[in-house]
Amino acid sequence: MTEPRDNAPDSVSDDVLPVTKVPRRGLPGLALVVGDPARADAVAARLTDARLIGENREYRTFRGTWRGVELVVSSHGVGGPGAVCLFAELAEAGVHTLLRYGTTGALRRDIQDGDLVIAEAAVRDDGVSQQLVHPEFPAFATPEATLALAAAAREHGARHRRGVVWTRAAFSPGVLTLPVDEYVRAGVLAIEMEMSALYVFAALRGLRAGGALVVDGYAGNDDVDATTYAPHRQVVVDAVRRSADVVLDALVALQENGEPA
Ligand SMILES: O=P(O)(O)O[C@H]1O[C@H](CO)[C@@H](O)[C@H]1O
Ligand SMILES: O=c1cc[nH]c(=O)[nH]1
Repeated sequence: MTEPRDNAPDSVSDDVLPVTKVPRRGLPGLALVVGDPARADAVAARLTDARLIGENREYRTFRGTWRGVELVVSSHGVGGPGAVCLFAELAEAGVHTLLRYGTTGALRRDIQDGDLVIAEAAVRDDGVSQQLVHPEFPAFATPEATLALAAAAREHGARHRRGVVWTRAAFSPGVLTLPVDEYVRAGVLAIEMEMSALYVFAALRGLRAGGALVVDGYAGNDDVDATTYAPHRQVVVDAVRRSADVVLDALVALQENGEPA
């Protein structure tokens, strides 16, 4: 006979959630989420009284204050499935509004390196949301979040576009032909890896969500340019540093809307 496993929580692990090690409850309602843990550090450094409140795997989470408003900054790593683990634990701990601040490859030549793409909606090729709800269900940003991001971008003089992005689970190409031309013809602006997972997750949980992405190169070629990916060029690094304030300001503006209806 198999012995029963002792999964009884001890007093320390019971206080934190298991994947991200964020406190189990009591987080502020607003969160800025990024892929790269180093970007979470850099955004947190802009806050007043930032403190690390959770660290595990690719997840680094801070709590601090921006323009007098308490918020959370977290990293979710690369890819939708892992990102949803963060979104779920943040929501469990009290977060109701999430803005993703990421990077993206432009699918159009008229979108320049360092520009911001504000994701109004996303193509659901994320590899995880199909396991949450039927694929016909749309992945859409909360309109107030999109408007707050666009207003903050205007205030900061940040060049930006609003539109649909393609969220895709595979970063590198395999043997399949990708529908790049079709999506470009359909008006999709850029490609990245987590937006649609956030939007579907948020819709299913009644959360608010939005996203602004810094363009790190052109990715409109057949293999969505995994081979020429170069996100560490100065033009991208400078834009990522500059535009963090856009997203922080948008998040704080959303606080005035209260909790999601
Ligand atoms: O810069 P981040 O936020 O990680 O976003 C993009 O960069 C990573 C690599 O492509 C993916 O996570 C993608 O979505
Ligand atoms: O998925 C991604 C993210 C950033 N830049 C790209 O080219 N692709």
